[in-house]
Amino acid sequence: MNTPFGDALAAAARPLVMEVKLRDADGRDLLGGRGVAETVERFEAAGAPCLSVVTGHWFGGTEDLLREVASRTSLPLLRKDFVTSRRQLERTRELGASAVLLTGRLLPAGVLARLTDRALGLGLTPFVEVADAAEAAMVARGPECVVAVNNKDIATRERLSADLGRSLSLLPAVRATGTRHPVSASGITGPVTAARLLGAGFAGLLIGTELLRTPSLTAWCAEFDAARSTRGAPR
Ligand SMILES: O=P(O)(O)OC[C@@H](O)[C@@H](O)c1c[nH]c2ccccc12
Repeated sequence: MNTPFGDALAAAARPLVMEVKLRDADGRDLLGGRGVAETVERFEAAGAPCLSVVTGHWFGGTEDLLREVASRTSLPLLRKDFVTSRRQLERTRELGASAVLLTGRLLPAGVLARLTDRALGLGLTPFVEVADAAEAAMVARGPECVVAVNNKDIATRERLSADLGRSLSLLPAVRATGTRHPVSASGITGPVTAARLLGAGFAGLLIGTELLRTPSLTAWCAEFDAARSTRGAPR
């Protein structure tokens, strides 16, 4: 099934889901004095095919943040939060998102399957995050989902360092879900590392902190493009 979020990612020259996140898990500001509007403009100028918006309160997010981003861009938006109910899915749609995070670590298999059905019924693309092979095996309707490996651990509120090796080792299990959009998410730093993950076979990356903090997003993207072409990485 085609979805605006998945299609935009698949068609992008730079398949990076750039994330609007106000604070890190320790409460430190991530926008660096830029407003939300400027952050969105900066991401659009860098060719982001779609954006992620963190509404989870751990990261300073709110529903209003999603509403504000939606009013400033027509790019497909992913809502990142700990969604566990149908009502939250309906709300996500009302707020203007095209995709919704469903977290494998939080949801029993039956609930994940029900929320996946419900999200698809509302026209939302499930962006299912998994952290091990058992969670990947729970993914329902994989061909209609984006399936992402979370390189960090939500059990520690994502405070510990990321394990990018987890992405590499779980890629076969993610592919086995049937998804057309295997993604690596969280803790990705450095344009060369990002290019390597795409070279290893990921169709997209979700990057927040690194792109919010880099002093020049233009320079970051130029290095990323150069690293991809040197590697002859498949697109
Ligand atoms: O800033 P990072 O390390 O690039 O990570 C982005 C994103 O994956 C992270 O914000 C995130 C991962 N899982 C979440 C669940 C809810 C809210 C946010 C998240």
